[in-house]
Amino acid sequence: MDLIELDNVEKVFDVRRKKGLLRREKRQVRAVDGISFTIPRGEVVGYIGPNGAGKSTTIKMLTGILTPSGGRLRVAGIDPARERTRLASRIGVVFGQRTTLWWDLPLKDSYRLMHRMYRIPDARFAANLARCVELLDLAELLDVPVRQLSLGQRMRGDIAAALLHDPEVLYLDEPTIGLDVVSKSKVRQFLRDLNAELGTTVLLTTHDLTDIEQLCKRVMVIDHGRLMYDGALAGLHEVGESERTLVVDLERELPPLVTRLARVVKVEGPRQWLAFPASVSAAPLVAELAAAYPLLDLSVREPDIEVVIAKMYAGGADGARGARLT
Ligand SMILES: Nc1ncnc2c1ncn2[C@@H]1O[C@H](COP(=O)(O)OP(=O)(O)OP(=O)(O)O)[C@@H](O)[C@H]1O
Repeated sequence: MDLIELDNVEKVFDVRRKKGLLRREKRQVRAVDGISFTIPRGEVVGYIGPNGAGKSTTIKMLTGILTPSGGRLRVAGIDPARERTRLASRIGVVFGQRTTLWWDLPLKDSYRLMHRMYRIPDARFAANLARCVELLDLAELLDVPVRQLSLGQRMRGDIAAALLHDPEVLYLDEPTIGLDVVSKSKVRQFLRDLNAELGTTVLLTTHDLTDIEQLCKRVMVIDHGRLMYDGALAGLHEVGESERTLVVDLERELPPLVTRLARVVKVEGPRQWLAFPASVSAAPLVAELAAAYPLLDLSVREPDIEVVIAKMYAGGADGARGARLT
């Protein structure tokens, strides 16, 4: 059964803007504009899009913080806006830019409060806390007040807090924002293990595409409140009309190589970079070059996902052509 179901969900905000000294202009912002998707139990899905695309608004509707203006939305069969308290025991939420921990209390006191708030059975709480402390490296931090934690430490503390009550689904809004490389990698490893061992469903919003590449097989792209792509991460390359790069090392410096199968995009001494469509095989190109030029070595580079996504955002709705949409 699908754990998360959205059918034509909309969220419209009424905004008032000052216009002149006394006049205020009323305007409507369609933050989410008719989105439909389903997420089965156990999946890790990336939810990406440019600033203001509607990602946080979607997550807030999925937690029940915001009520949709239209459409149908269910999480574990529950209507989040109507039964927010009942849903709270089934979901975990981490907002990277805010903490759910008590600022002045040591980390462990925040966890004790959650133990009581969520009425978590004692044995369950102890087991979950022990697991998070071990896997997220929290032992040294439990007695430290939250305000004294670094961003990376606090984020790990927040992720543990979201998991103490065994949620079926975890929403992560920018969980690696501002973290250093080591902390990012710890958080990603933890999420991978969580999904593999406990089957927790994860919906992940991020601007860091490495998060997506390392965690998600499926990705959804939203722009201007609309779903532009929903499918395999690999499929994005086709939608983005992206290119692979053949890097060739020649025996000596030569003018840009001539072939109809690719175009030379960079020359540096005896090394040349040739771009060709990601959807075609490199074999004929390699064969042609090997027959015509003195090659020493070669390698093929996959398209850079950052470039693919940037193209897609820039293309607006047109960028969605060919995308698999649910
Ligand atoms: N409470 C609100 N009142 C009015 N407009 C809002 C409100 N919350 C969000 N918006 C608007 O809705 C749109 C979508 O915002 P949202 O925060 O969902 O985007 P986002 O994809 O999460 O962006 P970011 O990547 O910058 O966090 C934006 O135009 C934003 O200004």
